[in-house]
Amino acid sequence: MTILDKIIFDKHKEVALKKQLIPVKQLEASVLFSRNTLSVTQRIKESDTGIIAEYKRRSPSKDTINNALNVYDVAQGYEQAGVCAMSVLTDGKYFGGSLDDLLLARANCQLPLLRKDFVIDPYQILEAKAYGANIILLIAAVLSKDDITNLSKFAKSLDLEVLLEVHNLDELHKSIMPSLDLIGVNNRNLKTFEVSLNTSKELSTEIPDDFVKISESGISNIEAIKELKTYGYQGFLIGENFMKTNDAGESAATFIKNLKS
Ligand SMILES: O=C(O)c1ccccc1NCC(=O)[C@H](O)[C@H](O)COP(=O)(O)O
Repeated sequence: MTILDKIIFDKHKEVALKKQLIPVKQLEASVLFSRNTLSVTQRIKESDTGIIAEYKRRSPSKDTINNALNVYDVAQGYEQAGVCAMSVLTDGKYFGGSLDDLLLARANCQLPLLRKDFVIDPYQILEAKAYGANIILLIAAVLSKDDITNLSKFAKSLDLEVLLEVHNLDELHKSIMPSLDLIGVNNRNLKTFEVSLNTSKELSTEIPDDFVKISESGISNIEAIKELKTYGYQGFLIGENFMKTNDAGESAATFIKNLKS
């Protein structure tokens, strides 16, 4: 069993339990459910840097990255730094995150927010909306084509954008459909944790131009971004590089300043 298999096994149990604890009607009645949406696609298209900065306490590949930074300071810091969007990991068991992190980020910044989790059920998309997200992640490695179709259409019906994540050509080919907004290539193999920016480079020509291209994971310097831009990438998801510092917002600000200069 890979770590990804374990995460998905646990996620099914978690979602079943949560459905019993918080009914759909309660999610739909939340104040944030009817708010206006913010578009990550638009922000990235208008931006010359395209940074999506992540709040990530720990991960299966790195264990603890940083438990000392609170999410509202980081949200404000990222916004001041000029990132396009913020990604908030909401998985508890493997990443130390929660939906409350999403809620606190929503309360403390005007950035579009990505609910970063392992979405396998429409219920999690309702949660994403109720807790302040503007965009959800679907991971092709753990979903069938029918799952991707149904979950992405459901997200769009709630005015949420969809970032589809792939790691190889098979995942990409089975997933391309009009109900997606952005396609992210994860440079980290989620089964082995091996990281290589070549994954983004190799898949770049296979992603149709209708989608905004995002390169995810393992990005730690501006040279990598400058190179990935030449492969057509407009967005860059960065977590650990900012979160491992004492001040993630300041780290993102310096990074963006250097990228612009
Ligand atoms: O980061 C992990 O170890 C991981 C393990 C299993 C599934 C997902 C995982 N990460 C999620 C991500 O995609 C990253 O948090 C995100 O792309 C940022 O990556 P990085 O900049 O390398 O922190």
